[in-house]
Amino acid sequence: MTILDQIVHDLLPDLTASKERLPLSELEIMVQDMPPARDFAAAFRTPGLHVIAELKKASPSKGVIRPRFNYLECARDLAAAGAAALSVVTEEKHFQGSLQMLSEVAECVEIPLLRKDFIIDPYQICEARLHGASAVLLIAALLPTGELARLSDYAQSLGMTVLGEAHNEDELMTLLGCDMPLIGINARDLHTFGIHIGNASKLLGEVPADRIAIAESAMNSHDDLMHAMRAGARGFLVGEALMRAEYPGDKLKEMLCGHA
Ligand SMILES: O=P(O)(O)OC[C@@H](O)[C@@H](O)c1c[nH]c2ccccc12
Repeated sequence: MTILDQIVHDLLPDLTASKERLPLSELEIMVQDMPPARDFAAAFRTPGLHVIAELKKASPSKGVIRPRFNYLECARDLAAAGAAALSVVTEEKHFQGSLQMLSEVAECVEIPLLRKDFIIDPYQICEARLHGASAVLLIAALLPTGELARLSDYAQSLGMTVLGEAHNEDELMTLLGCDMPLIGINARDLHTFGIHIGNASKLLGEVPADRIAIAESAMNSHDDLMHAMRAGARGFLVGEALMRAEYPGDKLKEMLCGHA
C-alpha cells in the first residue's frame, strides 16, 4: 500500500461517521443559506506572481513542520504580505489539519481559500463550501476519470472552483478532459514523495492557455517562482518554505520580491 492509499484508507471511517451524523442532503440545504463563494480563480487571470500560501502543521514526508502553529496569525500575516489565496490542509491524521481550522481562517481573512485534502466524495466538497472554502483540490492520482469529472461538476454546481492536480502526462491529459479552470502540476510524486522539477516544468508548458497552470510543491525562493513562471505557471502553491519560516509573511514577501 502506498502512502496515498494509506491516507485514503485512514479517512474513510470519519467520512462514513460524518455522513451518518449529517447526510449530504442536509448539508446541501445549509449551503443554500450561505453567501456566494469567494472568486478563487480571479487573481490568477491578471499578470504577476500569485501565490497560494499553504497552512499546514505537518506532512507525512516531513513530519511536524511548524510545532507551534498559530494558524490565525499565519493566515493574517500571509494575507497582509500579498498571498492571492490560502490553501488550508484539513486532513487530520497525516497533516494534523481540521475543518475547524478552515472555518476559523475563513472568518479571519477575506482572500479565497482552498480546502486541501484527499477528496473522494461529494460530501467532502460540500463540507469545504460550508466551512468557507471556495476551491477544492482534486488529485488525478486518486480518482478514475469519471469520478474526477463528476466531482469537478459537483464543486462547480456549488459555485466553487476546482484545482485539478497532475504529476505525469497521463494525469494531465485526464484533467484536460474535465472542465477544470485551474490545473496544478505537482513536482512531488505522491506515491514516492520524490521531487521531479524537470518533469514538472515540462508539464507546466503543456497546460493550454485557456486553463490556469499552477506550480505545486518544493519552491523555496523567488528564483524558484521565476523558474516555474518561465515554464508556464500563472500561480504557485507554496507550503513548507512558508511554514518553516519564523515569520511566514516576511518569507512570502521575500519570495514575491526577490529580496528580504
Ligand atoms: O510544502 P510544499 O513543498 O511547498 O508543497 C505544497 C503543496 O504543493 C503540497 O502540500 C501538495 C500539493 N498537492 C498535494 C497532495 C497531497 C499532499 C501534499 C500536496
